Formats: sequence, C-alpha cells, structure tokens
Amino acid sequence: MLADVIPSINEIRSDELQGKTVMVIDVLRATSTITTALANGSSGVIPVETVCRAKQYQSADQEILLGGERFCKKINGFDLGNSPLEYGTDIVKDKRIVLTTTNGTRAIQKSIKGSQVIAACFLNIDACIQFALESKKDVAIVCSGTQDRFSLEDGLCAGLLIQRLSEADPKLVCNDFATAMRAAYLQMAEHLEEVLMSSDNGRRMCKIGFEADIRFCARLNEYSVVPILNGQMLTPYRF
Ligand SMILES: O=C(O)[C@H](CS(=O)(=O)O)OP(=O)(O)O
Ligand SMILES: [Mg+2]
Repeated sequence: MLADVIPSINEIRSDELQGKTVMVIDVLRATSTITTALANGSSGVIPVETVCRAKQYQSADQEILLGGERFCKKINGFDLGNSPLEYGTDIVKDKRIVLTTTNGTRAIQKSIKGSQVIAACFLNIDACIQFALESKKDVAIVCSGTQDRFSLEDGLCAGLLIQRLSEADPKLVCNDFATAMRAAYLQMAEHLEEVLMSSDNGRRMCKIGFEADIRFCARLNEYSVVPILNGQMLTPYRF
C-alpha cells in the first residue's frame, strides 16, 4: 500500500488523489466537529466554501442547521459555530448541517477527486484506519492546515495515521513528509494535549477562550464513526 501525506491545501494535486482513499484532517477544528456531529446523530454534514452558499441551502430547507466560523467565531445569523462541543445530541440528532470554515471545509471540497473522501481526526483515528484497510486502496492524507500553510496538529494526526497503517502493513510505502510526520508524532505522542495547546493554532484559540475545544480534539478514539463524502454530503459510516 502507498500512503502519502500532503502538508496543506496549497499542495493538493487533484490528479494524484484519483483512485485513492483520501483522508482529510483538520484537527482544530472542522473534521473534529464533523465527526462529533455525525457521532451524535446528525444525518449528514454538507461542507461548503462560502457563507452565501450555506445560506442558500437553508433558504431551500428551513430544517437545515448552519454551522461554521470566520476568524474562529460563529458567523452572524448561523445556528452553530465550529466548536465540536456545540454539536451535542440534543442539537444535532436527525438534523442535516451545512458547515463552512476557513480551512477544513475548503480542504474537503478540494479533495473531491479522491475515490473515497473521509474526514479524519484524533477522535476517530482507529475507525479511519479500519476504513482505509478495508478499502484496500492507496491512501492520500490531506492536512488542511491554516490559510494554505502547514499546521502542526494536522501533521501529528497524519503521523499517527501513518504509524497505524504501517503497523497493519509493514511494507507500507510513504512519501518523505509522511515519514517525517510519523517521527514527529512518535516523539510528541506522550504530551499530545500540551503540544496542541502550544501550537500556533492552539495558542490563538486559547487566547479567545477555546481551550476546552483543544483538549477535546486531542482525545483519541472517542468515536467509531467515519464521515464519508457521498455526493455533496458527509454521512456516517459506523463500525
Ligand atoms: O475555527 C477553527 O477551528 C478554524 C479557524 S482558523 O481558520 O484556524 O482561524 O477553522 P478550521 O477550518 O476548522 O481550521
Ligand atoms: Mg484548522
């Protein structure tokens, strides 16, 4: 099996995703939020790039919830922000959600050439591994990053995915960035929460009061659900 890690949205080459299982990571916070929403009973999350597009969905169907952020904050007129802690069962059960965020939902949109596109994070890491192994396809792991640049939290999650894939397949072949992220993860694994808190995004989010989000997003295997893109919508695949 081949498994490459792509450092940021900027470096996605659509033709290199074809035929692969594409795992899109945005630990802080889009893919953590999507995973939480589906684990808590949402029937689907539609990732869109713009606020305007999100509002069009709700105009057509008043039952849809709008979620997302700009500059980390809930968007005016939206039902929810981009904190996984807002997406509890009482709010999202049986609801469809349209989500727009600065990085993660864009990365998902840019990955649609993949044969199967799934949303990965620390919260659902083993379920994602099981999904990839059962798919028996080569893997591309997309780090959403921040504003087209690499983010450590996404790289470390990619490193853990590579570590788990190589445990399952000792002949796994990776690109150089994947090898580097695996080494980085192994070096920092014992202090994951602290590393996330002191990352660029972690420090920024702590300053504006999202410390609890970071601690939550650092948890491993909280859920066994894999968000999988079916047409426009991410729907839950459960193990
Ligand atoms: O709100 C978030 O978690 C971030 C905001 S920012 O772009 O890092 O300021 O968005 P995301 O798309 O989830 O990375
Ligand atoms: Mg992010």
